Amino acid sequence: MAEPRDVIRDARRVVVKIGSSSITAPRGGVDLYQLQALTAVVAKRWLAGAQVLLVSSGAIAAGMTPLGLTKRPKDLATQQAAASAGQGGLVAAYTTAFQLHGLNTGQVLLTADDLHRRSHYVNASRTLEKLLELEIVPVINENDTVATDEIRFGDNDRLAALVAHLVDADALILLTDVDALYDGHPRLPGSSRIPVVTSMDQIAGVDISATGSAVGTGGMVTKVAAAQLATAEGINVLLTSAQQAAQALAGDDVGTLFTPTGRKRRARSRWLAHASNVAGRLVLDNGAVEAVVQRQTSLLPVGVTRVEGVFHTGDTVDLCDPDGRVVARGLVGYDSVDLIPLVGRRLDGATSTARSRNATPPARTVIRRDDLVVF
Ligand SMILES: Nc1ncnc2c1ncn2[C@@H]1O[C@H](COP(=O)(O)OP(=O)(O)O)[C@@H](O)[C@H]1O
Ligand SMILES: N[C@@H](CCC(=O)OP(=O)(O)O)C(=O)O
Repeated sequence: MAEPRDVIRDARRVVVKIGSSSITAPRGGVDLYQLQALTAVVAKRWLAGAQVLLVSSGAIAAGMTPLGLTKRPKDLATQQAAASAGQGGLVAAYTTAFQLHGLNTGQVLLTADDLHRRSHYVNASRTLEKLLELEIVPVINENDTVATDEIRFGDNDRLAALVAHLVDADALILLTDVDALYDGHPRLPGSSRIPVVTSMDQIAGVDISATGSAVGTGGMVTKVAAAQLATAEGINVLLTSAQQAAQALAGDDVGTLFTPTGRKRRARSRWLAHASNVAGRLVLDNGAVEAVVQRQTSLLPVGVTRVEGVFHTGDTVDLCDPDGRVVARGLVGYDSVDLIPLVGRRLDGATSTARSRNATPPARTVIRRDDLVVF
């Protein structure tokens, strides 16, 4: 069996995420020295034949300088203005830095909607594949200037995990201002590095609540959540500091490695399980849970006991067992208003309790087996 870190060293397609705190100064502005150091590491891997996508934060922090701010703005409108003023300079710095290594850069700004909507997701995937084929380094960020509070990712850790799904990456590297996940707050004496995480249960008791730098968002909580998302789809995740990026990519024993907890699914199932927006819930009886989860059959109206939320044909809905636990997710074949009268009804039009003949038209499949993912 390969040594755990060999999977990082040998990965052919890698998503590297860099946090604001690692490439910008605490009082704002791009830290060109750090940015160039990171670029050199990424370029080296490209020139060795791998494909590396960069998810870079830092637009808001970079934009603090032209806006005359010394603290990260708290309100959305100023954050958007700062991102608008900072993103151009950030990508210009990457473009210049990658050119020193003979590589071109392509800016990709994504909104949450680009990953929630299937057609947008497929489009984003096509764009990234083309950039990689043309050997252009994608530099990805959230499109902060148009994202509202309700729909934004907010932190780029989740965005990076979803990009890793989108491009079916072999590895995700999360670079931050701390060299690893620690079993207590890293500044507390006695806290020590956790080298490998093989299941999220292993770190259930670890305190990750402390927030980090003045310009970053989310702290360790969003990084662990991103690691959970990526490892569930068979992707290895390495969390370490930007200073240790070279060692991390070389497979040295640095940082915290999160090993896969699940197997890679088909691209469409990955999207359905993690990136699609859930519009409602269907509560199933025990027989339907068994059919969907164990036998992975299509869901019929007869097994549905309750419809929750307002949704339309083609929307994503969660399927719950009688205790309310989510057991699967799927693309629903009905509008909620049309499904409600069919709850508990057999395909021939009879109810599950009494095979009465009535005027309701025969019910069709609620979710086709190909449109289902089981958790
Ligand atoms: N258990 C822990 N182990 C390591 N770091 C932790 C832990 N709990 C909280 N943190 C904090 O998480 C911070 C990194 O998050 P953040 O500032 O959002 O970085 P970034 O800008 O790179 O996304 C670290 O500076 C660290 O203080
Ligand atoms: N899209 C934002 C990133 C938000 C953010 O601060 O993320 P991070 O530094 O990764 O915690 C930006 O470019 O400023």
